Amino acid sequence: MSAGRAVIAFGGNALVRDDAHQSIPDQYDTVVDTVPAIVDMIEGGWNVVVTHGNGPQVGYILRRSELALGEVAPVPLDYAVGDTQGAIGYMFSKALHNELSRRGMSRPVVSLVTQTVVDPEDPAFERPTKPVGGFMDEATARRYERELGWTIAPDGGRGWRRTVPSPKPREIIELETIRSLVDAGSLVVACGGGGIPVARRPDGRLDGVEAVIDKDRASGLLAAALDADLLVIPTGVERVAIRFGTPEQEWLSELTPATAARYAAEGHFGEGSMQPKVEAVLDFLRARPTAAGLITAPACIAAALERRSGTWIENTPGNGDTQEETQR
Ligand SMILES: Nc1ncnc2c1ncn2[C@@H]1O[C@H](COP(=O)(O)OP(=O)(O)O)[C@@H](O)[C@H]1O
Ligand SMILES: NC(=O)OP(=O)(O)O
Repeated sequence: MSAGRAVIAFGGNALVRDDAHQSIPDQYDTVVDTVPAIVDMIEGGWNVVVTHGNGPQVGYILRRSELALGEVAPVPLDYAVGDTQGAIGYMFSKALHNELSRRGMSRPVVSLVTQTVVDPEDPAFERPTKPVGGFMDEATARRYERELGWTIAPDGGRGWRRTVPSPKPREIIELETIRSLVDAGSLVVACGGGGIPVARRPDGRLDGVEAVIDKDRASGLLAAALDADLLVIPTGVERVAIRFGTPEQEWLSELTPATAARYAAEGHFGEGSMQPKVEAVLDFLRARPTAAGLITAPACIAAALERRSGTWIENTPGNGDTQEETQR
């Protein structure tokens, strides 16, 4: 597709290669490996806005805070989200600055602390579904549930994780600031971890809310509000599959929103992993029917933009080619 405005939403899990690479320098190395794909898009004429997840990182902060209890005061969850925006935003700011300089390009890069409005009555507060922190075996997860009062759940066949409430994002407080920075030519990193959850009081004041917003949903909201042409969701797989993880697994190259919605309703996409990505793209396309959504691995973005990789979801698959296509 021809270049336009794109929101690229990197997953928090994508920054943690595996349990042996949880450290901050290891996460930074992953960001360094990731940013060439962003700068390639900028060189290709795209006007890019970057967002990122924080699921593993916000869970690590909560755990550090728990372990230090009695010695230092605990970190409330909304502040932990703010901490991840700072640390991951710093990783992207530094890595993007260095990659732009390496290519002889110059552009202001800004990572913006972003607040996202949620409804304090959102039913999500009754049922914590957002996986945070690292992966555990079931016995360890059950022990933390018993001893520390954690809520826990299996996460996509990859083990068990702690869960926290994840209300729907309603409004991005810093939207107009993001828009003006982007219009002025800055490369903006925003809505980290979906944004720091806040509730609006009747008098308009904001209160922090202890939750973690799904960054895919927040990125879809941002992409629609910025009139983006493309929402890219880089993650751990090159393509979305139906019957994922079974011998009948089928990788998808292109599908319409109607087909994607049908597969979602049939339960093909992992709850808390692939399902929110597909739903975020569908929400975005409802607001921007002529736009497109792309789900792929960070290393495959360039090939995907040439239609050689990734899963595209759009109303006119293949930019006019109405064939739906799957690959085994
Ligand atoms: N139907 C599916 N097709 C492809 N991957 C799926 C599917 N269902 C679940 N997944 C899993 O979801 C993962 C992406 O979710 P997750 O790791 O939570 O995202 P993030 O990169 O945003 O942290 C993939 O790497 C894959 O393991
Ligand atoms: N906040 C959020 O959705 O983070 P992940 O992408 O890391 O799950």
